[in-house]
Amino acid sequence: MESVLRVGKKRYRVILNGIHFSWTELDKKNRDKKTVSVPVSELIGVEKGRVEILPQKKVEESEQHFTVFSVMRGSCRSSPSGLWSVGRTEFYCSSRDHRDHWVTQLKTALAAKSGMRPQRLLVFINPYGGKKKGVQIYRTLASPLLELAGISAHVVVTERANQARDHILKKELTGFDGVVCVGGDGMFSELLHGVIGRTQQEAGLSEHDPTVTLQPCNLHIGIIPAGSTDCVCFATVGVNDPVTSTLHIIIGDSQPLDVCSVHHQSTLVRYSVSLVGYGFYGDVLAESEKHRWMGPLRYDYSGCVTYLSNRSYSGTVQFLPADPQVSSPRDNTRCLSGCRVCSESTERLFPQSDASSHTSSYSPSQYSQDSSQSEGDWVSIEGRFKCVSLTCMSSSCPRSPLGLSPAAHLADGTGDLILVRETHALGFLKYLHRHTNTEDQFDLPFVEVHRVRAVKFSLPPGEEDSEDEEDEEKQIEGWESKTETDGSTHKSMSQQHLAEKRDERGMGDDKKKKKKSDFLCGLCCSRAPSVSVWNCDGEILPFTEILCRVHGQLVRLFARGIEDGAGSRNCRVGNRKCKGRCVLHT
Ligand SMILES: Nc1ncnc2c1ncn2[C@@H]1O[C@H](COP(=O)(O)OP(=O)(O)OP(=O)(O)O)[C@@H](O)[C@H]1O
Repeated sequence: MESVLRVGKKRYRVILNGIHFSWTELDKKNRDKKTVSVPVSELIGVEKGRVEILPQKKVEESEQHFTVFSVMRGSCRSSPSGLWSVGRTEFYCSSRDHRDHWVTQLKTALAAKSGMRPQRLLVFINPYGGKKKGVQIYRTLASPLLELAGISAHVVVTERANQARDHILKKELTGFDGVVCVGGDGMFSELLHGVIGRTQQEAGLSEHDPTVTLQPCNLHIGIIPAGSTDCVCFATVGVNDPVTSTLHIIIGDSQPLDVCSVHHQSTLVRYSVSLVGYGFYGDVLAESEKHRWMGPLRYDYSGCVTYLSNRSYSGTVQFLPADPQVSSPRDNTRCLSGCRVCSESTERLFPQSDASSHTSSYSPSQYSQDSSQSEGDWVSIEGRFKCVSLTCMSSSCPRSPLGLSPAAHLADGTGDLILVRETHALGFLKYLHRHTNTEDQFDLPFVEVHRVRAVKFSLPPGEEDSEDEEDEEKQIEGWESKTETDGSTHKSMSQQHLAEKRDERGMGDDKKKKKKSDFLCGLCCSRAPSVSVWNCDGEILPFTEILCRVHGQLVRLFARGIEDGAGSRNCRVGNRKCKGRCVLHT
């Protein structure tokens, strides 16, 4: 369809074809001037009249006007490039009929995209996340856009922790195309556990068995950032902005994501998408938990205290290397939107399915992951480490724009294992500081990085069950109270396992009276602890000896990865803390 319409006082040649909607300014001699072209896949909606949606809906009736809303990159020149806003253009037609014809044609073009977009969403809002503005963010920024795009949403404002996870695990979800959280990384983790757990239940698979190939999840997850830590959103979208995230949801973007399952003995402890870290990152989180009253500043404080304590820990790290022919953590690539390594991994991970549909826009379907890959040989490294980190993504965040492992991929079925061996405090400071600039943090003699499919960590013989049992019990109790559901009527398999473990040790009723120093004793303590804790996406794990396995493309987010130029330009904006993942300022 093609017509000459007016936008403001200027005349434009407006063209709609199956792929683009474009308008070209015409001069007095009908010669083309500037063109604006929007892919139909990035149109949000069309309304009759002169309509505004944000910051508030305003409708001015007009028989000859229609208003088109579309994705616009950046809201002004200085905007970071991953930031999307709502582009709004009012077109003026020669008659009402002409206007109605355009509106019908645009709506038809949009309807043709409906198979690629979600129609119905289940939205969970944490009213206490971040600055407690989740409800307001959803109502003022996200909801009007969903409504404009004709997406219906069932909204649950949570009343307790784990409500979203339990809802997804137990309630009827027929008809929903995706689940969305309005909150931070903790809320995302609830959705992640709910969606993965539900999918495995329905597939009749045990999540506890680390050798089982888990069923990839069809239900997409959306994150509207409203937490104090929104690292998963930042690492998958490039900015933490509720409007940008809502637009990715509306247009049905689909980003597969690797997930790491963390096991202790034969029990699943947690899933992680960003960091499983022992030593420094575990200590920072454990220390920060003691100072919650400080608010977000606690991460800076705890980072300094932990750094000054200059601890290192003994252990044995074993890992299954990934195929070095495919990619390497030091190949200087970056996993950006449309990443070639990730798309090729889709074909490797899901050889029987239509790989192209798996990498493009939202499209629910069934996949079975290739389990024929032989396990290969485990590599073992013993020593004393400042930190042992496993990350399934670059884990970039505003404070560390390139992240823990800049060349890590979101969806290649691998994780990067970073080993920082015992070193002097200044050496470690250099390592940490390099996360905040573009210097290579792996180019240091005490640092090594491996691309892996699985990792095991064990303590030196004799240290596993030594005198730290009481501390471990404390952590287990804390963890149980955090993960309990429905007022403790339902206990997860993991918790049952823990109870058995305590009973074996006789720690149930008969608590040990032995007086001990705190697990993290701080600067004043004369005896450094011999074990650290694991920081798993900002939660402390109650076990030291763990096995981690990376599950390629286990979940899908309404995102498209970082668009070229996004993320790295964002280093001075926004979020000031990353739960012990990045603790130093430039
Ligand atoms: N209504 C609720 N009451 C209490 N806790 C809740 C509620 N809803 C969700 N939660 C829990 O709050 C935790 C933190 O939420 P979220 O990640 O949204 O915010 P945050 O400000 O980034 O959190 P954090 O304190 O971890 O930095 C989550 O682990 C979630 O399980």
